[in-house]
Amino acid sequence: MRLGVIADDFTGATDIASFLVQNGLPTIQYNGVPESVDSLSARAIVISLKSRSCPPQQAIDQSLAALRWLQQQGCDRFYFKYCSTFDSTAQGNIGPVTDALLAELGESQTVISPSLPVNGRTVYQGYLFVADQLLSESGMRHHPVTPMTDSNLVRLMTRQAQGKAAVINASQLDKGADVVRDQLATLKTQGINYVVLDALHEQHLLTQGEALKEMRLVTGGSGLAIGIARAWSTAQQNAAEAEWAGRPQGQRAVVISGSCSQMTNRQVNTYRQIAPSFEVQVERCLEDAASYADELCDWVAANSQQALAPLLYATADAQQLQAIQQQYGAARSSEAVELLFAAVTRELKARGWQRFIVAGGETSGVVAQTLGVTAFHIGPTISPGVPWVRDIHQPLSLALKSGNFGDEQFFARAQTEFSA
Ligand SMILES: Nc1ncnc2c1ncn2[C@@H]1O[C@H](COP(=O)(O)OP(=O)(O)OP(=O)(O)O)[C@@H](O)[C@H]1O
Ligand SMILES: O=C(O)[C@@H](O)C(=O)CO
Repeated sequence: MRLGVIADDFTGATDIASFLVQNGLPTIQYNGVPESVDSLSARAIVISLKSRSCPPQQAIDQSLAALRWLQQQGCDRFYFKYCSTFDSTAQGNIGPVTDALLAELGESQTVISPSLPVNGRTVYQGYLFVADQLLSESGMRHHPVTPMTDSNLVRLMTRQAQGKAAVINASQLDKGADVVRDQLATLKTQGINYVVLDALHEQHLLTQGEALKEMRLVTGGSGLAIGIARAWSTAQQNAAEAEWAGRPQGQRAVVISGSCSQMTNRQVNTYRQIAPSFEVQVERCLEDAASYADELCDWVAANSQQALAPLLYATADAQQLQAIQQQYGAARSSEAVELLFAAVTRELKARGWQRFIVAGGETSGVVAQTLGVTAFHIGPTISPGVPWVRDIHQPLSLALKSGNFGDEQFFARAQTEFSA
């Protein structure tokens, strides 16, 4: 069996790839649907898309293209990876993409499993929690693009998809994989298309993996990948070997932060105390992006002689972000920031920068796309779900962090604990 993963953003893709490798499945990741093939020995192939917040039809088209390519590579089981905080709107894209993938595979049922307990995401009675808060009471309610104001996964899913949803709860999961399999079969006869799975801890994910070994399409965050990989792999020793190819290399490093999540705000504040930092002004991104990007690169060059790499950040807290969005518009300001970071990345690469530490899923997508990174090895894990990765074709290493991932020291640890 070969697993094909379709991930709706870049950091989400490295997140799941990291868990697959750590749990024994050699994995290769591609940025977008590739034209060439070099994945022959991998047991899992991850394709990262940028389909989380684009128009639903675009997300469907991209996801189906990825599915068909993965089928051509011999994949026979599929995993639609979205955010552990279910980032989406009433229009999608989780629902429409899930429906399209099910239809293409000729299947009528899948699971919804965003839980990732190691990072504080759990599902109980079908409600998604972030640490000790309901999703809708967590910082995710202020997300710049996909604010999450409901926590009930049955409601969230049925609002954006065509079919029916139900829950298999934690007490059923406690009874083991056979009971879960039976429940799935019963729910199928009742016409239930999306089965929300509770998971409070890793054992629940292992039970899910065992129960879902044969399911053609599963959907979820990266936690379920722990269960699937363990259920599939026969030996753990592959993990250390697989990580070696992705260890960091390269001479010059920069930290780029475009995430406004609570955790990234904390990480930026911590790092600013110990390393050179520069706050990106949205107004300048809108006014004169090209000359502003040159200025920022000059600043990075002038501040690269220290032990820790310089930080460029657009990261703002909820209040600042609201003010910026009111002044310039949400879409306009976030696009301006992304274009600025693309210009900075292009210029730094030209000037010889080879190590990029990036915060934010969209921001990571922009940086990786600008660098022309299309395929890479998954390296050692910096924090759960965040590995160093190394381009297969160019001497470039990246650490791509989802908004809410990592601890407060993440930016420094990525450098000090993994010397190039
Ligand atoms: N100061 C700012 N003003 C307006 N928009 C901003 C600002 N800083 C960042 N942004 C935009 O907010 C968006 C943040 O999305 P991104 O995916 O990078 O981070 P995230 O949502 O926290 O991460 P993840 O998707 O991994 O959870 C980007 O489009 C970015 O350009
Ligand atoms: O699942 C998560 O939380 C992350 O992999 C992610 O997708 C954030 O962009």
